[in-house]
Amino acid sequence: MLVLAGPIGAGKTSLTTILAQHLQAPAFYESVDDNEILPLFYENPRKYAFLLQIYFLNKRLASLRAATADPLSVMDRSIFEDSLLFHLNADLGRATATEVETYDELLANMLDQVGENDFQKIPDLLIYVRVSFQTMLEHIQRRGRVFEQLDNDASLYEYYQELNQRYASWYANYKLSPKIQIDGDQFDFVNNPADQEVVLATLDAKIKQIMALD
Ligand SMILES: Nc1ncnc2c1ncn2[C@@H]1O[C@H](COP(=O)(O)OP(=O)(O)OP(=O)(O)O)[C@@H](O)[C@H]1O
Ligand SMILES: Nc1nc(=O)c2ncn([C@H]3C[C@H](O)[C@@H](CO)O3)c2[nH]1
Repeated sequence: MLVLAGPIGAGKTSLTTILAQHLQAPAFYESVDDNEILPLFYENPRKYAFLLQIYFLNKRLASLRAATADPLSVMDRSIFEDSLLFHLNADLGRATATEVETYDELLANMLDQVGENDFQKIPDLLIYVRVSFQTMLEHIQRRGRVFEQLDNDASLYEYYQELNQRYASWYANYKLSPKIQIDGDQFDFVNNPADQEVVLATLDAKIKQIMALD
């Protein structure tokens, strides 16, 4: 299982599609457009942070189960980042200590109880799409999801900034599986075919390398 990681707007969904097509492998996406809680969360984070998190956890477990069937499955975001996002929200006062404890214990319990045959908990490769804060903002604006726009809510500026910083240290400390960083500032793998080719060649080489280690 190949898992794409990175902050909001980094390019995970785009690269998931490109890589899955390239590998002729199944892609698994986050529930965004059909997610009724997400707009409510952006409108009132204190009220909906915990519910949103439980929603994502539930969807994530279902995706992981489905993705386990194919070793080359490509997943848009990891279960570890859900937790990173929730802890950021908790630190901003959008979840109570009891909600944090409940979420952390539920996640740990669920992962503990999973047998090897149920689903794969740890990716074979984590692909981190790094973007500068400026690029992150440009991507979010270009994509244009209404509830994510700074024009509607200026406090999102600091939320995105803090998230981008936390991601950098999270990735630096990530040791659960092989990992690779793709620079989303340097490579426009969405619009520039030459950049896309470089990124896919880099990923092909890394995938080959980890498969040889098996
Ligand atoms: N490397 C890139 N260069 C230029 N534009 C990009 C790049 N990657 C993504 N984009 C554009 O940025 C926007 C956000 O990309 P995408 O939806 O793939 O991000 P994401 O990481 O999946 O975000 P989220 O965490 O919110 O799901 C899209 O409009 C996409 O076309
Ligand atoms: N609070 C919170 N916790 C999560 O686990 C989580 N996962 C995704 N998201 C938000 C970010 C994008 O707006 C949008 C698409 O990634 O959904 C989350 N928000």
